Amino acid sequence: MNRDVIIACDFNSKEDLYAFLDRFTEEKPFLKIGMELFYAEGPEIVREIKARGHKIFLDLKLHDIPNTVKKAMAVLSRLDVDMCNVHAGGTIAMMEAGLEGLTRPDGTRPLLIAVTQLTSTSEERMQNDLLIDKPLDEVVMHYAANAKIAGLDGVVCSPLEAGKVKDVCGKDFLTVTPGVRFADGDKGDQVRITTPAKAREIGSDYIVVGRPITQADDPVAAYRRCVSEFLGGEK
Ligand SMILES: O=C(O)c1cc(=O)[nH]c(=O)n1[C@@H]1O[C@H](COP(=O)(O)O)[C@@H](O)[C@H]1O
Repeated sequence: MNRDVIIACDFNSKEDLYAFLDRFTEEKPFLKIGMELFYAEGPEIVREIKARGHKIFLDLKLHDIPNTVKKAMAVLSRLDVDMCNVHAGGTIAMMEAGLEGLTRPDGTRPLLIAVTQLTSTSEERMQNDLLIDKPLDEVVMHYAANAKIAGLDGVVCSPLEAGKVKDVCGKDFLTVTPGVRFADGDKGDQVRITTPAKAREIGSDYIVVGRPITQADDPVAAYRRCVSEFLGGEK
């Protein structure tokens, strides 16, 4: 298992993306391509970034009927990405269908993980808006257990929940955790957050960090700060 920092490349054009990436002359960070960039530039952007030698988490958070998710995943499996995701809220059957679609004829596939509850969701909003009348932690653990039953490799959750997910699903079940902020940073729309150092302590495998790096005056320095807090001497 390789712990790492994944940069969320939430840009709306490839010009902005490349202006950002060109600053990294020494490192080849693991990158997350999400809806904004994918919808703006299409699958070609994934091929281009892969050709530059980056690992890619393609974050499209599929959530639909099982057949549609399966077919969409089959198309995404043609892209050489390292990780993809679905919403666990789509049910075990949907996650199983996604996994089936993602698996290539030769048996290989990217990692598949499931979003539990978004890190921007508070317990209060989950209970009042979504009418899920349970403690948020319990919902995250239940969704993680469902993802494991469906055969997925792990979940997206808050770093605050990573240790408990490991207790429930086993230490090899991946925890990919956005909702990361420096101690002196701005929370933005995130709710269930902690620092890279604390994420390391709790046991996240991957932290996903966007604005604290992409909006920093010196993004490379911010990335290095994340890496050093999260990985210590590991990288
Ligand atoms: O699946 C995700 O990546 C994701 C799940 C989640 O629960 N919360 C969450 O913030 N994300 C993504 O992680 C990134 C976090 O970005 P920042 O808040 O800018 O650090 C964004 O690209 C989100 O789309």
